[in-house]
Amino acid sequence: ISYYKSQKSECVLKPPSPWLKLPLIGHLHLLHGYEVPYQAFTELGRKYGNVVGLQLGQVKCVVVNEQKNIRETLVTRGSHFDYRPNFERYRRLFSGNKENSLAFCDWSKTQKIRRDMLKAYTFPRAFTNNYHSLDELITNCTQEMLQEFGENPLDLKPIFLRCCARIFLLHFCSRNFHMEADFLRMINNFDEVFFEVNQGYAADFLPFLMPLHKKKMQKLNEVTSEIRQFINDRVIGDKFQVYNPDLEHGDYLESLIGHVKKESIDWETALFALEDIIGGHSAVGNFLTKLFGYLVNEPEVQKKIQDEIDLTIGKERPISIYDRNQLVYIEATVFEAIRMISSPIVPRVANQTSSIGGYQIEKGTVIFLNNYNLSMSNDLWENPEKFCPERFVKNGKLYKPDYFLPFGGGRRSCMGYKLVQLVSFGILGSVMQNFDVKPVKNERYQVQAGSLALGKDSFKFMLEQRKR
Ligand code: HEM
Repeated sequence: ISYYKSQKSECVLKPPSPWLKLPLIGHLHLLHGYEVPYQAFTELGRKYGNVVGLQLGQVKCVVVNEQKNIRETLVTRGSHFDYRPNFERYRRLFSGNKENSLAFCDWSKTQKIRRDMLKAYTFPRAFTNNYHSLDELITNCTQEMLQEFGENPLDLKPIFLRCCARIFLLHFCSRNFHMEADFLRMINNFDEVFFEVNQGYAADFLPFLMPLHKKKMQKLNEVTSEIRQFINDRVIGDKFQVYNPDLEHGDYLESLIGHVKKESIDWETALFALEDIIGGHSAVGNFLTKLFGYLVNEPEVQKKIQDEIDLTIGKERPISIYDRNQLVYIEATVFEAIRMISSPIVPRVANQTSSIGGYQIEKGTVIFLNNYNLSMSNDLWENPEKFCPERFVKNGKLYKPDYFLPFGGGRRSCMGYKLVQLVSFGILGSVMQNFDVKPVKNERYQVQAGSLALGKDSFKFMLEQRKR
């Protein structure tokens, strides 16, 4: 394993290790055998230091550990590391061009326009029209969702996905769906894509293995075509034709159409930008299902959430996102589930030769940022394996330590983090206000960390109505 020292110092090379005799796969085998793949990065950091160079198949990579180095990569030198890996899989998912994707594209003028355009909708400020309407539709969709809860064990994942999809389609496109067959199919299709992009494949580093995934890629092709058809027919409809440039943009879809008409982006780019954001509902739905997978084993946490709600809001009126300041423990529970899941930061790529922690990083190197360690290290958290929302509360206020970076940072940071917080708050708060979450007999609630995505068959829960 080689270490790259900064330009000033000489290159320091460690003695070659036996695995260097495996030229084809390089160090890929080092990442196997861990419950969470990123645990391998922690182990490498422990053995070789905080910036470790690896050859993964055909790809030159660097693993970055520790907050100081991760911040340097994301923020201080963020403009040197704002590209994303160019994996065959990403290209195939986005019509042969990964630049169509909001999350997997390299930094560009178009990406800046796309991000700027999104801000008003993904980071709505309190007391603006966008925030008011989001508040209303989170409350309404969530209350309608609660009507579906009955006496029998419930598979919450499809219910959460549907609730989130309704919220996203109403918020971004002003389109209201309920139980229409093509809407339900769209949700499943997005969930399949979400699962896929959250997997790591050896074929990403060894492209000659891609033929092994031929069937899966064909299926994904069908799935993404169906999504496109739904978006064109049922979401956009005649909105492009009837768009009036003299009126203020109502929703994100209108804003995209406005940009296409002004020719600041093309129509294909706009369509992908729309699909990527609507697809964000899968992230929130999967996340909430995992959160409940923790909560079901934590009756004391449930009780604390309910006590906080009973004391401040009561049981008569529904919870609103304007209540967040008073319901700090709900926010802390959302943070705690995000911490425990520890999903990875999307890898970055160096767009120029630069350095991290004093080590030289060559242009084109793929950078893995080990935020798993930031979320789960014994040095940073007391009893990190325990689900304990209290760690995010200080003096009665929500407290977020600097080393908690689940949404990355800098110019490529997550565009959806506010929505994750707002929608999760609304759904978790409303369920807890009205129900206790209990385990189903013989169901095992083992939440897999290291990824937000859950398989199709997830957990069933009992929802017991709270007494009024
Ligand atoms: C719990 C749920 C989520 C988590 C943990 C999460 C986390 C992340 C992380 C770590 C990144 C990479 C940041 C970086 O490179 O610095 C990212 C990027 C991104 N996220 Fe999220 N995310 C979540 C949900 C969402 C949702 C709901 C949306 C959409 C509404 C969204 C939209 C995006 C976009 C567009 C990017 C790419 C930004 C860019 O590359 O410029 N995310 N997310």
